[in-house]
Amino acid sequence: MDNILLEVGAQQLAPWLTMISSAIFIAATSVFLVSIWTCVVKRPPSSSPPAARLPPGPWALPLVGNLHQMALGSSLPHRRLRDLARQYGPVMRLRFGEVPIVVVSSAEWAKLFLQAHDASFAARPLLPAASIVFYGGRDIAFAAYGEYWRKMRKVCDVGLLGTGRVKSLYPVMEQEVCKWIHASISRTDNAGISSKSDESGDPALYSLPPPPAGADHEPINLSRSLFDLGCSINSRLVLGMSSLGQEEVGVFFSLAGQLMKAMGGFDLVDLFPSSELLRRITGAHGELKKLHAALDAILETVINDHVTKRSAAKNIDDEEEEEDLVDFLLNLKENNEHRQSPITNSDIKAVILDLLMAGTSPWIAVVEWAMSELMKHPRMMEKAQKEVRHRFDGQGEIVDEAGINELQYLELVLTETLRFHSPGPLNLPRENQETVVINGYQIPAKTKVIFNSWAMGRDPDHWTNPECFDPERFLHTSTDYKGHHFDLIPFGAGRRICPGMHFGTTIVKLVLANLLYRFDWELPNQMKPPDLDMSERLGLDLRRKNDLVLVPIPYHHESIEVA
Ligand code: HEM
Repeated sequence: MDNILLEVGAQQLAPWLTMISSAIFIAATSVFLVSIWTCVVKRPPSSSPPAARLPPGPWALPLVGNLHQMALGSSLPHRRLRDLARQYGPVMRLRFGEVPIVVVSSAEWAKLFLQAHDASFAARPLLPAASIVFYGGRDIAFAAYGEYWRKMRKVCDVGLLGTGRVKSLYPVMEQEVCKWIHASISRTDNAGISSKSDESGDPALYSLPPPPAGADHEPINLSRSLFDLGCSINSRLVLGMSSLGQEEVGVFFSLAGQLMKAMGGFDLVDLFPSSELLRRITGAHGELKKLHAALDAILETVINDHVTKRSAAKNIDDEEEEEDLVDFLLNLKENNEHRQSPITNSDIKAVILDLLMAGTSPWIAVVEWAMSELMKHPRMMEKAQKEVRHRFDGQGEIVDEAGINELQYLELVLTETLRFHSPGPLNLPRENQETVVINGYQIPAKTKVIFNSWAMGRDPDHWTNPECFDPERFLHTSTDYKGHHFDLIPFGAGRRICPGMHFGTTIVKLVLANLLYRFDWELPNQMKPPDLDMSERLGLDLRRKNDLVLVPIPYHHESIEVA
C-alpha cells in the first residue's frame, strides 16, 4: 500500500522534479561558465602575480619597533627569536629601532635564501661599530660584495689553507698547542720540548718529557687558558715576524680582547644608524675608537717591520725567506699598486683584525663546549679518549694532522657540538640590495637577514631528541656542517660561507685530541657531572657563562717519546 501511494505520488511529482532538476542544471552550468570566464578571460595576465606580502611578525611599537618583545623574559636573543618564530613562523619580520629585520629559523627557508637566492643576499649590513673597527668595511666579513671582497677572501682560501707560497699552518698550530699543553696544562714549562721540524724541515714532531712525578693535580681554568693559546697561535701567524716584544704582544691581545667585548655590546646608535644627532649626543663608540687607535698603531709597526725585512731579504736575494699572512697581504698590495683601486695599509690592517676576531673566539667556544659535554657524559669521554689513545699510542707521533682526520668519534663529537652549541648562533647577518620576493613574501631592499642556526640545529622537525647531546646521531647520515645541509649551518652557507671552516675545525680537533690523549679529566671539588653548569652568555660568540674549570690528571702512556 505504501509502495502504491509512493508510486502515485512519484508520478504526480515527476514533472516538477524534471523542472527543478533542469533549473539546477542550468544554474550550475551558468555558474561554471561564469567562473571559467572570470578565471580565464578576466584574469590578469600571468606577468602580474598576486601582490607579495611582508613576512608575518609581532606588532611593533612606533619608535623602538620590536625591541620590547626581545626584552621580555630573560632568555638570550637566539632563544627568544626561536620562541617568537614558533609563534610567527620560520620567516619572520621584525624591526629594531629603524632597522628592518627578517629572521630565518628553518632549514627549508635557509635553503631558499642561501641557495636559491644566494646572490641577492651576498651583502652584509655594515654595522656602525664594524665600520670603525674595520676601516669602513675594508676587511672580509663586512666588505661590500664585489671585486675587493673576492680579492681579500682569497687571503683566507689561499693563505689560511696553506697552499701557494704561504707555508702550511698546521706545524705552527701543532707547535703552539704542544707548548701550551706544557706551560698551561701540565705546567712543566717549555723545558724538554724539542721541535724536529726546525732541524729537518719535516712536519713538526715533538718529544715530551713525562709529567713530574707526584705533581699535584690542581684545577686549571681551561677557558682562560684556551684564550692564551688563541693569542699565541695568532701571534705566530700574524705578528710572529715583527719586532714586537713579548710585552707588546701581550698589550696587543689585551686590547684586541677589549675591542671584541666593546663590539659585542649594545649601542643605541646601531638601532638608529641614520641619526647623526644621536651619534653626537651619545659620543657614540668613544671607547671603541680609542681601543682601535691603539691597535692601529701596533699594527702599523707590524707592517713596517715586515716591509723592512722584505727589502733586506731582497737585497741579499733570499728566496727562502718564510712568508706569513702579513707578507701575503703585502704581496697583494705590491701586485695591485698600479691598478685602479690599490690596496692600502688600512686594508691590510682591516683584514688582520678580521682574522684575529673571526678566527679565534669561535673555535675556543667549540673546544669549551665539547669538553663541557664530554665532562657531562663520562661514557662519551671514555669513548673519545680510547679512540685517540688507540690511534696515537706507541706510534712515535703526537696527534699529527693525518692522524686527527682519522678520528671518527672525535669528528662526531665536533659535529654534534656545532649542532647543539652553534658558536655564532645567529651567524653573521646578510643584507639584500634590491627587493626580493621569496615564496610570496616580499623582502624589501636593505633588510638585515638573520639566520638562527642555533634554532635550526634544534628543530624537532629535523632532529630526533634535539635537546639531547648525542654524537652518534651522525653515525649513519651524510649530514655535515659544510654548508650543504641547511639544518646544520654553523659556518653559514652560500658564497659568504665561513672561509676559516677548515682551519677552525682542524684546530678544534687538534686541541681536543691533545687534551684527551694526554690527560684524564675531573671536575673540581668532587662535583658530579650533572652538576656542571651549562649556562650560556652571548657576546661576539656563544660561550659558557662561567669559565670551565677542570682538573687534569696526566695519563701515562707507555711510549710518548718520538722514535
Ligand atoms: C669554529 C669556528 C668558526 C665558526 C663556527 C665560524 C662561523 C662563521 C659564520 C657563521 C660566518 C658567516 C657565514 C655566512 O654569512 O654564511 C663566518 C664568516 C667568516 N669567518 Fe668564520 N667561523 C669560524 C672560524 C673562523 C676562522 C678560524 C676564521 C679565519 C681565521 C674565520 C673567518 C671568517 C671570515 C673572514 C668570515 C667572513 C666571510 C665573508 O664574509 O665572506 N672563521 N664564520
